[in-house]
Amino acid sequence: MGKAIGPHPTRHGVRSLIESATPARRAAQAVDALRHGWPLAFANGPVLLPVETAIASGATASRMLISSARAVTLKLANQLEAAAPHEPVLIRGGERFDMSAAVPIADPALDLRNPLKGPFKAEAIEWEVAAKAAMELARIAGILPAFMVDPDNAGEAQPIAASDLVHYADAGALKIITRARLPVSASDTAEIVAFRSSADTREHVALIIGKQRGDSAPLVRLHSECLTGDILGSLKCDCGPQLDAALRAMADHAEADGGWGALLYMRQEGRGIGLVNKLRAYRLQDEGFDTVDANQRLGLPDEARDFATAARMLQLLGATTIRLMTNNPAKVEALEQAGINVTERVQHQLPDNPHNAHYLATKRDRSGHLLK
Ligand SMILES: Nc1nc2c(ncn2[C@@H]2O[C@H](COP(=O)(O)OP(=O)(O)OP(=O)(O)O)[C@@H](O)[C@H]2O)c(=O)[nH]1
Ligand SMILES: [Zn+2]
Repeated sequence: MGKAIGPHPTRHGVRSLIESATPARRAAQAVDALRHGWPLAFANGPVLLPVETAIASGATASRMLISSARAVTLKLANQLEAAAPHEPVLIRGGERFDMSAAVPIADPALDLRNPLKGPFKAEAIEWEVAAKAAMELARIAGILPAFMVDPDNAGEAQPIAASDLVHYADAGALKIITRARLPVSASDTAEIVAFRSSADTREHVALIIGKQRGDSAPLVRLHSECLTGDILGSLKCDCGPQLDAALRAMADHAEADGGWGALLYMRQEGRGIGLVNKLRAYRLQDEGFDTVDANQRLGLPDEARDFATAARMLQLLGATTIRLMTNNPAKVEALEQAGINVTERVQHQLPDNPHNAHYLATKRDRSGHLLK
């Protein structure tokens, strides 16, 4: 662990903290720090203050770290030889950035209101690994991927090493915590199973419908959380109808054929970018960007889900040979790569509506979904 010590070993006691915490603990504390608006102190890298959440309102910095998509919008494309494509970009302004200058640089939703203040200059990054880890941590924390670099007046920083991140995503740490009978409208004999991990504290659940049998492959639906669609009945996506139809299909299968089904409800909102960033993407969609471009314009991946965790849930349930309800071949591939045998892809297409027709067409044309 001593190897993880950064270039400033005496800085605010960073040495002792980085040596005393485990990598998984540092990763979890870093995600937490970003949500709270506290800076991160990267081993072999700078101190980075998350612009969106920063509580240090008096912080200033001569440089900022932003996504390459954001750099393109800021008209830095011609200077991007300083940075590799799709990699984070380090920018320097004419004057130091304070919060009022940094926020419109961070947030594409403000572009229509704020004429962008330049000129900015892109600089080469000497700590690429830390820069990429910072972008990934911002995605996990559900905040905008934009940071002040080595700011003044930023407050105490949380130590982190880029290599800590793999421990956060460790699907092997997931365990079944409890199970309970849960009568639902599709089936009054359903059972809910709750999962937790000591690394990533989001709680996933599975709903088992019908009687689990070792001799028949269950019908499985891997559903990613969509608060707007699942709970509020949003018409912008197909999540709510897909959720209901999956449970009904499993109940029919149990009743008619004595089969069984498992719905995995994964807490990875917005294909892994979080609720607030998904709503930011919706604003951009109202400006004319499609679902893929909107994510990318925010500097976030258009697909960031963790299918290894879904595979681990299936393994813990004893369901390693399955029939998967999906239109997305990438889900089948990801589960198979993680050791699940998918014997059949069961089409799961619901009727569209005027609000989600374009979204579904984009999934078909740009994301490889097999939709008719
Ligand atoms: N970022 C983003 N996420 C969205 C948008 N619309 C829906 N989602 C999220 O997409 C996820 C739903 O995807 P799923 O239906 O599980 O999966 P899929 O990849 O569409 O494939 P299927 O299995 O065929 O439905 C949920 O986490 C939603 O919150 C959007 O416009 N932007
Ligand atoms: Zn949805």
